[in-house]
Amino acid sequence: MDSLTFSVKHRDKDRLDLYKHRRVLAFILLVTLVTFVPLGIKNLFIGELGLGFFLLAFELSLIIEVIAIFRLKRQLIGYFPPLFLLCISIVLSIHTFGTLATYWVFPVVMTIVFMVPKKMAMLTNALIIFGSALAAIPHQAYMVTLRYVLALLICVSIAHVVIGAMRKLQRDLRELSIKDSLTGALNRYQMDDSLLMASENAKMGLGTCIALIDIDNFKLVNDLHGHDMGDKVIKVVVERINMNCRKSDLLFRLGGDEFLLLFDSTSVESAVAVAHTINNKVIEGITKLYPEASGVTLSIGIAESIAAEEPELWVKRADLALYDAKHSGRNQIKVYAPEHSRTTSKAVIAALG
Ligand SMILES: Nc1nc2c(ncn2[C@@H]2O[C@H](COP(=O)(O)OP(=O)(O)OP(=O)(O)O)[C@@H](O)[C@H]2O)c(=O)[nH]1
Repeated sequence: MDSLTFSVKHRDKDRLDLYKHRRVLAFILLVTLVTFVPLGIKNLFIGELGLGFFLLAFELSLIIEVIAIFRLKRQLIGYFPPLFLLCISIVLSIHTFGTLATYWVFPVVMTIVFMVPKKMAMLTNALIIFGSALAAIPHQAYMVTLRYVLALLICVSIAHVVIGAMRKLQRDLRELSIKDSLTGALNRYQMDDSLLMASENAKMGLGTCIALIDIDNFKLVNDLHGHDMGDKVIKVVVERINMNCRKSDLLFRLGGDEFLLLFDSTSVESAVAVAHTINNKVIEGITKLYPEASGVTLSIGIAESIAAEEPELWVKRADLALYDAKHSGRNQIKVYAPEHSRTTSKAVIAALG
C-alpha cells in the first residue's frame, strides 16, 4: 500500500512545488522587473524592436503566471510561453550584442533548473545553450564559444545534481514525518484528517469501515523470544495487512502492537472477509518465517461509519468490538453492535468493584 501516493494522488506535484515556492517566485519576478523591463525599454528606444518586444513579452507572461499562482493557486498559461519567450530573448540579445550578453545566460539556466520540472528544464536549457552558442560564434573566437558552452554545461549539471539531492532529502523527511519508522505504516498523527474525510463521506451515503487490529499476547513474544523477534513479528503483521488490502485502504500504527485499518468504501461483510484473510495470512506468514514465534494471532474489532458521527466515537466503537474479541478468547473478529457499549460498561464497573 502506498499511503504517501494516496495522500497526494489528486494533486499536480509541479503546481504544488510552485505554490510552495511563492517567495522564490516573487524574488525572481522582482529581479526580472528591475533588469528585463529597463533592458526591453532601452532596446525599443535604440531600435532593436524584436529584442525589446520579446523581453517585455517574457516579463508580461511571467507577471501573469506569478499573479495566477498567488491569486488562483494554480498555473494559468503554464511553463511553455515564458520559457519560449525567454529562449528567443537570449538568442536575440547575444546575436545583437555578442559576448557581453552571454554573461546573462548563467543565472538564467541555473534558475530554470531550480524552478522548472526536470525534463522541461533540460530541454529548455539545451535549446538556450545551443541557440546562444550559435548566436555567439560570429562575435568571438571558436575557443571562447567552446569554453562558454562547457562552463554552462558544468553549471547546469551541478545544479541538477544539487536539486536532485535536495528533492530526495525533502521526500525522505516527509516520509519520516508521516510514517512509522519500524513498519512503514502511517503514524497516528496522520489518522485524524483521513477519518474526518471518511466520516464526511458517510454523510453523502459513501459509508465505509475501520478495523482496529491488535496482536494477541504480544508481550509473550517479547518475553519469550526477545524484542528483536517482537519487531520482526510486527513487521510481518504489517506486510500481510498491506498484501491483503487495497492500495486505497490506509493503515495507521496507533502504537505498540495496535493498528487501525481505514477501508476505502467497504461494507461490513467485505471488511470482515478481509479481516479473516489478514488474520489467516499473518498466522501462516509467521509460522513460515519465524516458526519459533508461531501461534501469533490477531484480534480485530470492526465498526462501520455512521453519518455525522465524530471520528473519535467511530474509533471508540471499533475499540469496543476489539475489547469483545479479546474477551471472547482472542483470535477473533468482532463487528461493533450496540450491546458492546452496555457489556463493556458492565465489565468496567465490575472490574472497578
Ligand atoms: N518488540 C516490540 N515490542 C513493543 C513495541 N511497542 C510496544 N511493544 C510491546 O508490546 C507489548 C504490548 O502488550 P499489550 O498490548 O499490553 O498486551 P498483549 O501481550 O499484546 O496482550 P493482549 O493485547 O491483551 O492480547 C508490550 O510488552 C510492549 O512493551 C515495539 O515497537 N516492538
